[in-house]
Amino acid sequence: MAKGTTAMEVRADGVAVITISNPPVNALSFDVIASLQRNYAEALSRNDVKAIVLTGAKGRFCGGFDITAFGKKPKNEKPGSMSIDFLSDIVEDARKPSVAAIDGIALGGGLEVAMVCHARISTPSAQLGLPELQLGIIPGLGGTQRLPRLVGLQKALEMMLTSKAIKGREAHEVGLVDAVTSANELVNTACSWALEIVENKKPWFKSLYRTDRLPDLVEVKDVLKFARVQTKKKAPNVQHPIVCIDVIEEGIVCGPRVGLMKEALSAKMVEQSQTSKSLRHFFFAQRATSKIPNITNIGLTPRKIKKAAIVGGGLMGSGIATVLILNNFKVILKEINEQFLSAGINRVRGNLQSFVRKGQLTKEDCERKFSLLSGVLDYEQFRDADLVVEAVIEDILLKQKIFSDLEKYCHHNCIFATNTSTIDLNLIGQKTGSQDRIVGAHFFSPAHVMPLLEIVRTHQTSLQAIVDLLDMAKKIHKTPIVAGNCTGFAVNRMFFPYGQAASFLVDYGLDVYRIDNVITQFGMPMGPFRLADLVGFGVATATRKQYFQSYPERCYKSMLLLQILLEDNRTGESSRKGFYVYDDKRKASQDPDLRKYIEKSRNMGGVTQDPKVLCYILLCF
Ligand SMILES: C[C@H](O)CC(=O)SCCNC(=O)CCNC(=O)[C@H](O)C(C)(C)COP(=O)(O)OP(=O)(O)OC[C@H]1O[C@@H](n2cnc3c(N)ncnc32)[C@H](O)[C@@H]1OP(=O)(O)O
Repeated sequence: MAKGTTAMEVRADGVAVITISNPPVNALSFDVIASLQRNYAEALSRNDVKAIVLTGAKGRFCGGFDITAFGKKPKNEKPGSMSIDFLSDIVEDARKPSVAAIDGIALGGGLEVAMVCHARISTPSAQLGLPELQLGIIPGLGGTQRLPRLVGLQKALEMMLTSKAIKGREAHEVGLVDAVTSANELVNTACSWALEIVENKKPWFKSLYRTDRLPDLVEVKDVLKFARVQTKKKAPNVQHPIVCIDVIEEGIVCGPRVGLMKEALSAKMVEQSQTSKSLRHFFFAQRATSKIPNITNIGLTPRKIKKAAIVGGGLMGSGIATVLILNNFKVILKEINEQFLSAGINRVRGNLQSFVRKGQLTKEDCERKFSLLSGVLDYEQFRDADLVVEAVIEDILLKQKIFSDLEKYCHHNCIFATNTSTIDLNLIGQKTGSQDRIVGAHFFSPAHVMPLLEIVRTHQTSLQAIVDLLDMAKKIHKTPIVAGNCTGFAVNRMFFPYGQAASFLVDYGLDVYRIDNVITQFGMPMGPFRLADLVGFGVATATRKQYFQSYPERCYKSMLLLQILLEDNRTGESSRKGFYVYDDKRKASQDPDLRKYIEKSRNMGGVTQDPKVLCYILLCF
């Protein structure tokens, strides 16, 4: 059966409207490409066709090349057959103009095809971008050559290297689209535009040959040099972003046709890399997490969450409040006194302001989102909340009391979620008659930044509550994973042995900072000790206690270092002293004093350093 197609309709005014149709995102499958080529051959040969408009079915232009088809291209396919022979030589060089009518998405190959057109009209909310790098590949249908020529080198680099899409209105401001209009007017506007090109009333641009937005060669070299340095700093172990920069450079220095050929050859090369295979696996794995047999396929419809309440305005609670209001949920934040409440609310404000500083939120939007938050000191306003997330300290008795109180105030369908990272959910709900609506919603710090959300289910949690939380996760742009109610759930279950291994290495003679350094060089954002500081030793010791109780035979017993540091009030970044010391701006520095704590921990643990073990470890490092 064909995987998608295109349909062509020739209108009375002489415009052939070609519509890409391959649900759900109108991806460019081999069948779609073949059909597109047939439609173009017909449109270009028919006398009654003056111009072509390319669009996508059901409000989505095109989500790019079909990611499931990578590695399945015919082995003897000539490099550049699609990007040069078809898109450049047939579509862009045609004697009939093409205009792209973009609604919804124009991503990857979708945007590349649109850039081949002689003009682009989009809706204000359409998302346009080249996100190929996040799949471990580079744009392969001319994107590396045309995007810099349309939006300038700096903006093109930013869009490709971050893989972030921009909205229609911004695309218009930067020159990627020629006009913005409503979805209802889109195709008609594009048809009129195309006819005006034919009548010479509008310019007939070929993006590939434009040079007016490119800087001079000296500046090009400087900009690309800076981009290479930044890229290597950010992701030292991946090659494809550098390959992408090289390809862009080739096109600017040697001309766009040479650039297209280098792009075709390089795209094929990086596509075969292990990085790309892994990142493509990751793309589908991320989507598979919200498809859970016997939960999401049994016809349950998620209930609407209009108002959420959070108990506890600490680091986690304020982060969770931030992510909810950022995604337009009404939120009430409860604390136990005015002082804690205003600290929590200020933290939320600070989080929002950091988005404003980074240019990800306007000041007006920041104020609008902030107005969705209200602070309270009692449960009165919880009566119409559809979801409560408890985010207080890891104290079983306190959590039990909170959930008993919630039962008295909240309506019967309200979901009771806990952000616990360690405590058995059955214990948390033990004092309630609401075990069916108790569920884990374990966010990761900082909750408004980290993409993961662990949804923890007990044997009693209703499937409806899980479906509701999965839906909320999608709405707040988190990747949900559903885990069972066991020690460490899923993430800490994997993470704890990693921390243990780090402690083991320190006991056997390795330097804390060297371990962190090796791990960051490997590509992790921070090492295990810097991370322990960030999370705080309170959480780390609570997790450790749980592990020792649940799996004594699997634990490395020594690990006294944390305890010794805690006894000296070194609790991590929050107290400005942990494995590192921190200045006012939370900048971490190594602390020579740490050595004495390590010595003490080794002595107390009775660790005898076996030279053979030490030698083996050092060789591994
Ligand atoms: C030659 C070129 O240079 C190379 C390329 O074009 S590579 C492809 C570049 N395009 C991309 O990276 C876009 C990837 N897709 C996305 O970012 C998002 O899916 C989207 C923004 C398009 C839509 O998001 P959203 O509405 O939340 O739906 P989402 O759940 O992600 O996707 C819907 C379905 O479409 C599939 N899908 C999305 N993009 C796809 C693509 N390009 N190819 C194949 N399948 C795709 C998803 O796997 C998912 O399938 P499922 O329902 O079976 O799980």
